[in-house]
Amino acid sequence: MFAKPTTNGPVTNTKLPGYMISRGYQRPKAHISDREIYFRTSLQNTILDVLKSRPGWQEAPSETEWDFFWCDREWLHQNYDTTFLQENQKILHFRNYYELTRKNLMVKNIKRLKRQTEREFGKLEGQSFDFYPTTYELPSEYHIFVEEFKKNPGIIWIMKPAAKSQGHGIFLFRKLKDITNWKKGDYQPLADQTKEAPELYVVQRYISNPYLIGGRKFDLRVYVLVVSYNPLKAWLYREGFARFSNSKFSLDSIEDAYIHLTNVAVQKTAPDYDPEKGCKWSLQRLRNYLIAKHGIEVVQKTYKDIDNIIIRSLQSVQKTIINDKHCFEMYGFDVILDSNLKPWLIEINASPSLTASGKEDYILKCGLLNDVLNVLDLEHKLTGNEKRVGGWDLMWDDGPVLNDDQLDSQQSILTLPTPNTFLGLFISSHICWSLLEVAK
Ligand SMILES: Nc1ncnc2c1ncn2[C@@H]1O[C@H](COP(=O)(O)OP(=O)(O)OP(=O)(O)O)[C@@H](O)[C@H]1O
Repeated sequence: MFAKPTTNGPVTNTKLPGYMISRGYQRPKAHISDREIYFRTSLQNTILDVLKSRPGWQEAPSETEWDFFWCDREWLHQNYDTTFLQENQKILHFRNYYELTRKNLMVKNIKRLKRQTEREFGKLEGQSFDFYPTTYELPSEYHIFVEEFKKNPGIIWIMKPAAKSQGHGIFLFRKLKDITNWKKGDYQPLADQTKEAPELYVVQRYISNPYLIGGRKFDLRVYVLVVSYNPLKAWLYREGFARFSNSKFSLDSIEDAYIHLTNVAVQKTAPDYDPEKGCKWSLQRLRNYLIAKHGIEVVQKTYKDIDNIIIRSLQSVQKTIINDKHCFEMYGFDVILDSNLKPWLIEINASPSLTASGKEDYILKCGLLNDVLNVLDLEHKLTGNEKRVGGWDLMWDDGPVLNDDQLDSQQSILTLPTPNTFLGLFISSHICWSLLEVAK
């Protein structure tokens, strides 16, 4: 077990600016595996429970003396650039994590990689990026949006603030005049003439034919762990959940958030929300339901497409994200299935909610977080060659990852694949394997 550290006396003067504190901190001489691991977190939910109950881990004795920090984004913005991280320190978030998680930047990055792929590999290859609904940034792309709007009369659009969450500021509309108020608010100079930048929004084609279960719309929350962007190394979690809306789907009342927005933060405020029943299904339950209804091949294709969404999205920021060996990211991908079972990427969250909405949710999140810590391996228990750690499957390690069973059966077609066939092969075998696991 871990012995108590022999400290050289960390600097604890919290009045000093962050960078001075960090530079003043002397790492205890004892090797990390010879002593307890010091954690820090600003969150009070499941992550704190998991960290507190992890054998050999204890709360950091000071703000600067930590090995593992589940930090919030505000801390990152204020301190990262002036903090010198020690060899063994691990911290949540890459410096410019928002490249993938701000709605406008996510779309910009994906569009850019699509264009580049089309140039290098042709239009057909570019189609593998057609997984997000048509999106424009406002106000900058307002005029292009208006052209697109006029070409598609009668369709429904959804307006979303680029950097907000939990459904704040979101609304649906059919007519341009419905966004006049928003436009006015953002374009007209304030009375006192201060030049505050208008709030950025994205306007997105609304998926008006969602796949329904029991008449209700849902979206999927899929967890992905990135431990390096260069080379790209990503893990996919086997469990996650589907979040249902509380009210039956209808396009008659597009102003009703309880019908159209599936975020738990919105749904739990519904007057008839039942906290006991909640509004979630596990991904496993959903997979079983879909397989029973549509057969394994159809569902396999859907899951193959979800894998494609994840890999393409990560690749779209691979050269943009500032890679740092101290950083990791646990993303929550939000995906909606349409009535043809085609998955659409709605959003990627860098801080997916870790607050449990019930007992099952608590178990899922504690398992998920413990498995994150197992992958990060501050205790040095892994060999580094693992393809599965707890519920995490290694899905990309500077290229697609196949497990040993898949390699045996696929070896012959693995000879010099093109980027597309290689990705396709990886995705189908990965999904087949996940489905077989479910069927067990
Ligand atoms: N293009 C779309 N088509 C259909 N439904 C959508 C679309 N975009 C968003 N939604 C619905 O609105 C909800 C909220 O959207 P989104 O996740 O983009 O916003 P958010 O406020 O950032 O949410 P979160 O709290 O999950 O970060 C989604 O869960 C989904 O149900």
